[in-house]
Amino acid sequence: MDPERVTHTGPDGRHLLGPVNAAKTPRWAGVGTFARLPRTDQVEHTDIAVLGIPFDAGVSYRSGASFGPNHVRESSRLLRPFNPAQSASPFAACQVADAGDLIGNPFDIAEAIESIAAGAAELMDGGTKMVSVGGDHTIALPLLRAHHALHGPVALLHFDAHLDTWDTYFGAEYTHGTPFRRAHEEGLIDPESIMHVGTRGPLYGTQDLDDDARFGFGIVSSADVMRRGVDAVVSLLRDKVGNRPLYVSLDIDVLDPAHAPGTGTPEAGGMTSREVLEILRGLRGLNIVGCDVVEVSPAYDHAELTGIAAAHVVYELITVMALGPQAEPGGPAYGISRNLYGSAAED
Ligand SMILES: N=C(N)NCCCC(=O)O
Ligand SMILES: [Zn+2]
Ligand SMILES: [Zn+2]
Repeated sequence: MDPERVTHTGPDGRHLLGPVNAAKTPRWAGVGTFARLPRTDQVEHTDIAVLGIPFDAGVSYRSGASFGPNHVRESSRLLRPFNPAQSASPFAACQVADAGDLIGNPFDIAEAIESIAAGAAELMDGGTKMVSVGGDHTIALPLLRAHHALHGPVALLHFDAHLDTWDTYFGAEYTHGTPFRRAHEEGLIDPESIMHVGTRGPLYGTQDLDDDARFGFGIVSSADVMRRGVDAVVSLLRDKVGNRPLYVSLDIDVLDPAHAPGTGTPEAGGMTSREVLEILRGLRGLNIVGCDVVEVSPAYDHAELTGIAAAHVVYELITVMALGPQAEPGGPAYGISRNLYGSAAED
């Protein structure tokens, strides 16, 4: 049976189908979609799709990120439709829907990459933007290929404990530790506007950093975020990206394992979920053309900590995309002075 949904007339007069009404159907009921939104096949046109990509054959340590998309869906049942940090109702601004899962052959990484790129291209063909939920970080490469085909070389903000610009593992080129080196080699990303955020942890050697810098990446480490603060980091990232088409790739291990234990290659000393969410809010008004949130591995999660963090990350990304590049920067996300719920002092 189809439960009662929140509905809206969108800014352009279109009828928009929202989430299941939580005041009428309890949150735990019904088959899960992201934020209890409709499926793409229940709406006429989807502006922003949440797409699961349950593929984890590219991992170098713990596996299980194939179970990520449905875990994030389950952990998103409590999300509410109004985002006070941005004073925005993303599901009333445009049609957001769950596109289900895109499958990659778990026994053939090269074939999986091809089919993920093709599936993403097909979904975007009708003008839909995507927030993909992985899956391991291997999937960023085919997603970048699909976005490059539409936009040319994109700016990239890569939130991750890891550089993921390594070359090969066991001779394999396509793994979760190598997508951004391949993306650089293929000319998918704009070397003038690519940044890692939240980087930390041991490397194999100094060559890792030399290679990474040669590809054009800047680094804001997790310690930089702690020392310089969220607002300084946001303004640095905004300067770097400008008005270029921007792809955001967020590995949930950018969060400290205390905030996101359910992941495959955890590293101590990470960012808090508050820091990450605030930085994402600070991207308001940038031209985000696509995003992924990857590496949620539920077998290592506890009490849905990681799933909930990922669900909120997806929600903030959807909000910034729904507000679009015409949104005024410096909205409520900008710090304490114009704070949540519009209550704080001017000074
Ligand atoms: N993309 C993620 N999550 N991890 C990459 C780790 C690569 C390594 O094993 O050194
Ligand atoms: Zn990582
Ligand atoms: Zn990664």
